[in-house]
Amino acid sequence: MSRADTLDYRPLIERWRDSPLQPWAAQLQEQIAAGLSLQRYGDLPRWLDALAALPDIAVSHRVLDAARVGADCEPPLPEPERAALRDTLQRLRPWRKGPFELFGVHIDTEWRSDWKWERIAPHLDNLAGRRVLDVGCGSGYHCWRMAGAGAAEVIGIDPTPLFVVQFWALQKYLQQPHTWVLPLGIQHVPPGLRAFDTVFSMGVLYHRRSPMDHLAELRDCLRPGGQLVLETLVIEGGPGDTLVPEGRYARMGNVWFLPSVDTLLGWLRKLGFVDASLADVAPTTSDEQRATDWMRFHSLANFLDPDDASRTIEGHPAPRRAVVTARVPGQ
Ligand SMILES: Nc1ncnc2c1ncn2[C@@H]1O[C@H](C[S@+](CC[C@H]([NH3+])C(=O)[O-])CC(=O)[O-])[C@@H](O)[C@H]1O
Repeated sequence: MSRADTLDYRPLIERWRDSPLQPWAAQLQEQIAAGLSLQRYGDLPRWLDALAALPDIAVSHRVLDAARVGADCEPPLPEPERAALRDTLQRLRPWRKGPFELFGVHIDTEWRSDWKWERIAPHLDNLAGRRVLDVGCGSGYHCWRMAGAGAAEVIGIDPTPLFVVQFWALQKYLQQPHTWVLPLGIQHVPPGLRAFDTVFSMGVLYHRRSPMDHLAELRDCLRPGGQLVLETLVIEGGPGDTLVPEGRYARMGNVWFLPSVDTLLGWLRKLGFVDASLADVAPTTSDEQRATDWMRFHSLANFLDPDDASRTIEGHPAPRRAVVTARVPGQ
């Protein structure tokens, strides 16, 4: 048994037996082994060691809401143990999506992902009792918020193994048996599942070389009547306007299509979505995305033109993100 097997997905595979997700369950063990391959991901043993070094703590209280996502114990953790927990969690840097609060340790992530959740939350179908998919979920910050909003099953997928290990570090204490993060990309989801009530794709579309294929894949994950919640970088402009940066965009190498909001809504309608509408559009600020003690690399402020914050360092329009929602027709 390799150490990656300590991330135990068997209860999920068992749960999906004889469900609409059975076709996925049948491939999952193999996909997970590839997504957590020790040969492929040389840093994985180091992260798994950090995970194994996390102390067992009896949790007295868990919170998954706007105030915080985290866990407490009673009596509070003494300072030396808190410092040790902090050091172990720091071995899983960089922490990008959060924040989290574990026994007095504040994981101050690069992103205030809670701000994004506040923007999308008013536009969501009631999540109570729903089965939801979060594509490109990172450490799973929004997955925990979906669980906190009452979702019956939350499946996050992300192909970056560090984020998956971060999820397991949190899961050790948050203990939400129906919340999972799988080490997979959207391309690994079997086509045509039509099994999820709500599908989220946030911060992923611009990383996909074919945005129409990405939207079609998301559509085919949804049951008839299900809701898509899509968040992506957009440009200002009208129908048909799209930026395809030739080189990097805000120092990111794998950025493909940045549509205007009208273009994006048109793409959704063309693919058969109904009720496509804009929920929110806002520039990304360096209060929301910034370097911290938990993510010590460069962040947004370093990716903008130092003389003109409305431009990226490459001269493109600065990041602006839209949230749109749409629905698959039917019941
Ligand atoms: N093919 C793929 N399939 C699925 N995920 C992918 C793929 N390729 C990369 N990713 C993952 O998509 C995530 C994009 S971040 C958004 C996080 C969260 N949703 C957020 O909205 O805060 C972008 C941002 O910073 O906004 C990363 O975690 C990648 O590993």
